Amino acid sequence: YRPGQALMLWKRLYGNNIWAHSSEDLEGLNKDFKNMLSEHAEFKAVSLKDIVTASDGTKKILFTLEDGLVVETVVIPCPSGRTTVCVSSQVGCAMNCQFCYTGRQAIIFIKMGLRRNLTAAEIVEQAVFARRLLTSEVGSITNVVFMGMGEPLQNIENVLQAADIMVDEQGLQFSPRKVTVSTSGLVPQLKRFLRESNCALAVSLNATTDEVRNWIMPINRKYNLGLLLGTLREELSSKHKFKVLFEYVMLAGVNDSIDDAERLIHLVQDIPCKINLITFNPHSGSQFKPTRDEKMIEFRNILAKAGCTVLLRPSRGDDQMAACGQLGKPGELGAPLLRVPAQFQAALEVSV
Ligand SMILES: C[S@@+](CC[C@H](N)C(=O)[O-])C[C@H]1O[C@@H](n2cnc3c(N)ncnc32)[C@H](O)[C@@H]1O
Ligand code: SF4
Repeated sequence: YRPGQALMLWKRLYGNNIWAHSSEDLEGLNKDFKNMLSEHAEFKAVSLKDIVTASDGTKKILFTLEDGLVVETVVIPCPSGRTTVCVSSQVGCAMNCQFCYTGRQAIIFIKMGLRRNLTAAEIVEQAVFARRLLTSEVGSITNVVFMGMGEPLQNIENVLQAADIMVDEQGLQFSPRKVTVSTSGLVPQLKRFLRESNCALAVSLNATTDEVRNWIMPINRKYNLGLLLGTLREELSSKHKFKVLFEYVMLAGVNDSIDDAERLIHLVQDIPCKINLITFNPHSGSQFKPTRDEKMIEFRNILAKAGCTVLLRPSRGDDQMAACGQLGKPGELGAPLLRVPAQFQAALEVSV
């Protein structure tokens, strides 16, 4: 097709807020181009199933995919004027992180094989749909984070393509610094991401020792802290523009001690980074408890005093299961809990 036609199509669909369900909706385009589109283009990658709004204004949007599976997207407005859309990259997640609702559902998907990766179109459509549907209500979408259901880097091909479309001048036109892909730490894919994408990277760290990380994020048994952080140290030094964002979900009695704060300072030394301390969002069947606010502030202060850029990120949308780690279909919990190391059994009140 000719580039002029593609641009015209883009302007019609996105510039004018047109929701095209088939090539018949595209009046004014030449016949050959319409025919080509009918053959090659996906017109409706996702369909709206439901929207629920939490008391803080966070919206969880449920989409049905063509094969009947459901994914969730979250739109988070902030009083500062920033509105973030959190997109899913997979149906379910195979990583089985112990504190994550999506991960707890994972065993069902592992048994059946991971349900599936989302296509680039299904990922981009979540952001387009959110923008089209919610801009009038929540202000324009300013940021995209790949922090919904799934491990984005396990679906790297489609995620790279989706992120490219989001930042392309003829795509969604987000600045690359406003599009963040978050990973639990798949090291080879992380290297590829840093080399091939100009978008920002977030790494879910969540522990300061291999023992704890092996337990709460089993991916650490394959790519441990030393390997993960060593890779970031090497790859971020010259090639990538933005600081990496470390996410650290605070779990009472598990990863929130003063020793953890001191180890964290040491671990991230020499890595250009920011740290987000995240309030744990509880969900049914979860064995963890959130760290108390005073303790989070104390932890934050230790990091800040050592010169780290650190932010406390309160929970958003949690009364509608729209918060981080709460996405997934209720009633499908099934992943087995991994063995709790002996020294944490009291903190979790686990009966031995
Ligand atoms: C749901 S994950 C999706 C992106 C990717 N799979 C990852 O782990 O980075 C996004 C973030 O949510 C965090 N998270 C998971 N479960 C959580 C929970 N119950 N409460 C708070 N944050 C949680 C993860 O640590 C991660 O930083
Ligand atoms: S935290 Fe991320 S990687 Fe871990 S189970 Fe949840 S979605 Fe998957």
